[in-house]
Amino acid sequence: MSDDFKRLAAERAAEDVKPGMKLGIGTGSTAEHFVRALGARVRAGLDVVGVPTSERTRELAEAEGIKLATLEELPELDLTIDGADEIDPALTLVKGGGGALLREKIVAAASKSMIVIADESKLVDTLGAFPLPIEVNPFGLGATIKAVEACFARNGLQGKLVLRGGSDHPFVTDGGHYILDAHLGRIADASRLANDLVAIPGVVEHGLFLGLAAKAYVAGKQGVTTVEPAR
Ligand SMILES: O=C(CO)[C@H](O)[C@H](O)COP(=O)(O)O
Repeated sequence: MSDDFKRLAAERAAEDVKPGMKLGIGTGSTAEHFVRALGARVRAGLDVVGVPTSERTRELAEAEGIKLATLEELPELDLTIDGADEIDPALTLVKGGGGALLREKIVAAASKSMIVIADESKLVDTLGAFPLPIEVNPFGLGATIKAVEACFARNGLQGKLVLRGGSDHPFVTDGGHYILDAHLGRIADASRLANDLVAIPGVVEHGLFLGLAAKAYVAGKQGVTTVEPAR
C-alpha cells in the first residue's frame, strides 16, 4: 500500500516537469518511482536533463534513458524532486535514510525549487522519531561522536548514536563518509540543532533540510494532497 502511495506522489510530481527543465533527481524508493515516471515521459518526447543525487539514482535514470549531467556542468537547476523520511508542517525534513543526504542537500540547494514526494506515513507534527542521519568524516570518528553527543546535550536532547552498518562494516556514502543515526525521539528546535551540528569539524552534513522544500505531494487513501509550508 505504502509503495502504491509513493508511486502516486511520484507520478503527480512528474506531471510538473516542463520541457527544457534542469532537474535534480532524488534518491530512495519514492524517487525511483519518479525516475520511472520521468523516463516514460522522456521516451514520449520530453526533453529534460537531470542531475542525480546518488550513483544508485544515476544507474536507474540512465537505464530509463534520461539525459544526465553533473552539478559542475549545470550548477543551477530549475527543480529538484526527492523523497523524505519525515516532513513536519513547516516542510522541514529529515532525509538520509537512503544515505544520500549530502548530495541531496547540495542538489536541492542548487535548485530554484524543491518538491518532496512521499506517502502519508512521512507526515509528522514534530521531527525526530525517525533517526536523524549525520554524515561524518571517517577521520577522528571517536572525537566526532563525542562532539555530536555534547551538541545533543547542549540542545537538551539525548538518545543513541549508531554508526550505520556497524563498526565492522560501516556503511560508506557516495562521498566516502560514514553515517551516524541519532535516535533522538523528538527534535523541538530543528534550526538550532542544525546550526550546532554543522559547526562540528568532523560533521560533513546532517539530514535536517530547512527552508528547502516549496511543497510536498503526499499520497494516501484520499489520493494525492499538496502540502505547503505552514507559516
Ligand atoms: O533521503 C533519502 C535518501 O537519502 C530518501 O529520500 C528517504 O530516505 C526516503 O526514502 P523512501 O522514498 O525510500 O521512503
